[in-house]
Amino acid sequence: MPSTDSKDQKTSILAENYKGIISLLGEDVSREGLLDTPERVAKAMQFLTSGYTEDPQEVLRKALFKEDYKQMVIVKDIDFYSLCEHHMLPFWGKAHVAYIPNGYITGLSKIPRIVDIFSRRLQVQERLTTQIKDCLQETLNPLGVMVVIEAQHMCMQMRGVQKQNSTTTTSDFTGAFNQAKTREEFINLIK
Ligand SMILES: Nc1nc2c(ncn2[C@@H]2O[C@H](COP(=O)(O)OP(=O)(O)OP(=O)(O)O)[C@@H](O)[C@H]2O)c(=O)[nH]1
Ligand SMILES: [Zn+2]
Repeated sequence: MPSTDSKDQKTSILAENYKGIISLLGEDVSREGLLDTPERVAKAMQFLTSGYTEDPQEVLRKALFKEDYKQMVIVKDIDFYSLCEHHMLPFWGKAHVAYIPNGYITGLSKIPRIVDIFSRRLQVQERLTTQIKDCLQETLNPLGVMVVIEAQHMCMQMRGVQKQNSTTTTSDFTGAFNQAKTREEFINLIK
């Protein structure tokens, strides 16, 4: 099938490139332990960037339910793994997402699903935060959305500044969350 062919082709081109990279890094790519490594890395990296081929709005739209609930809905402690666009090293942590419905709710599992889609791209934490917020706002048209992300960046731990214990927190919001009291309610509930 053409789609399989092109996926296999992409994997083999990526693997060929990784072979060159591993060799340039000083390794013997013909030693036994490394024989399949270029292909494994090719597949792993395609998984870690699989968010480019998925449409997060479509995921939300598939599970929109008319409902009159007007209070805050919070899905907290959503684990995510992403890659920083500067070093292509992992950053990971937890996303907390809240929205206040305006006639429609979405399937709860769809919120972690859109976090995964935006995470599996080359990212900066700030943009990841804003993209999740925008996606919910544009698709659900709720009274407000707020997203808080707490993360650790491998590029600040394994290399560079080498700070093992620092975490970065980002947040973004719309609508009702412009009110400090609404933000406080959310922050208190995710503590
Ligand atoms: N704002 C932001 N910066 C990030 C994120 N991930 C990595 N960075 C930063 O991207 C910056 C890139 O800075 P450069 O000076 O070009 O790169 P560098 O020489 O490798 O910098 P150091 O990491 O300080 O060694 C670094 O300060 C990283 O900490 C992120 O999600 N958001
Ligand atoms: Zn980085």
